[in-house]
Amino acid sequence: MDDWDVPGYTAVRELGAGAFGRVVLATRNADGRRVAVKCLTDAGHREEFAEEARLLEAVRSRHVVRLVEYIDHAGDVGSPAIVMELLSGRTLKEVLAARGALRPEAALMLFRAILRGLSDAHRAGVVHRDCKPSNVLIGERGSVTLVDFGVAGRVGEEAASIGTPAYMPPEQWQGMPASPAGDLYAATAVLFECLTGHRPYEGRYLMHLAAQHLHAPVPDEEVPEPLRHLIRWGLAKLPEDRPRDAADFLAETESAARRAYGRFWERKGRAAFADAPVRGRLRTRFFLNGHWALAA
Ligand SMILES: Nc1ncnc2c1ncn2[C@@H]1O[C@H](COP(=O)(O)OP(=O)(O)OP(=O)(O)O)[C@@H](O)[C@H]1O
Repeated sequence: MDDWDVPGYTAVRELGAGAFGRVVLATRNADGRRVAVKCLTDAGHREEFAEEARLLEAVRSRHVVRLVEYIDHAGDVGSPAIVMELLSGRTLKEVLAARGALRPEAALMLFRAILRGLSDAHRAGVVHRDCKPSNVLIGERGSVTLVDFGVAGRVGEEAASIGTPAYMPPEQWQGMPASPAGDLYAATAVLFECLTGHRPYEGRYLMHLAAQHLHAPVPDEEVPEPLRHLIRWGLAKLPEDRPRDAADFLAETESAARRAYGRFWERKGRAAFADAPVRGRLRTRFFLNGHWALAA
């Protein structure tokens, strides 16, 4: 990689690129540890980038990517870099593109993990503000991890009206302060997409999409009947009509899953989505053409 200049790390290959940076798989020269390094490519966003690292550091969760270190001045160019634990697997966006809608138990497993990650972030006073399938990484062993705190903020902080339009809650469109309820809305939009294979609102133009998020009825009839109340609750237009917090939502999600799919819903979800000890026997898994499969 020609323009690589992060001291102490050697670039291997690019993992992804975003609006203001790119993420590179690298090895730490001291011990060969493989990490993901997010480099800032737009020097104008230096302060936001440093804040992203601070917010990431504040959150401790098995469902949120861990910060390894923040490098303030990388090499001659002096651009900063966020060094993170390396996650393997695929983004939920890639999984949905390859498989379409997931079976409900698998969608609920994912949703539960996302809510756990958000709950841990909220407890640390951090709101993600960009929960979407491309920011959810699914590991080879079925781990679920939230990445990209690029537009995250502190609870109650004044926040610009930025994020990803297809998942943005009404109050984020209106530039209201960052709140945990906004993350619950975005996470519910992700659950909706996992259950149906498409987003809750599909407006072609930004203004049309904004109007749908602000005023259109929640399309709950498109999901299985026993889960409709979760969609209505999470996608409520007013933050105060949504679950009180992620923990509340988690509790109702688990009981809805049990009522609808039985005591062993998790087992069915895991078997559909990743490897799982099925009927007491451990099976090996493999990932082929975007599908998880179990080897006998
Ligand atoms: N810790 C990680 N381990 C492995 N891959 C990662 C990691 N973090 C990010 N990625 C990959 O890099 C991509 C971009 O990461 P991220 O969303 O943080 O960057 P970004 O520049 O903010 O992108 P965007 O503007 O699209 O949101 C992710 O979708 C994912 O595929």
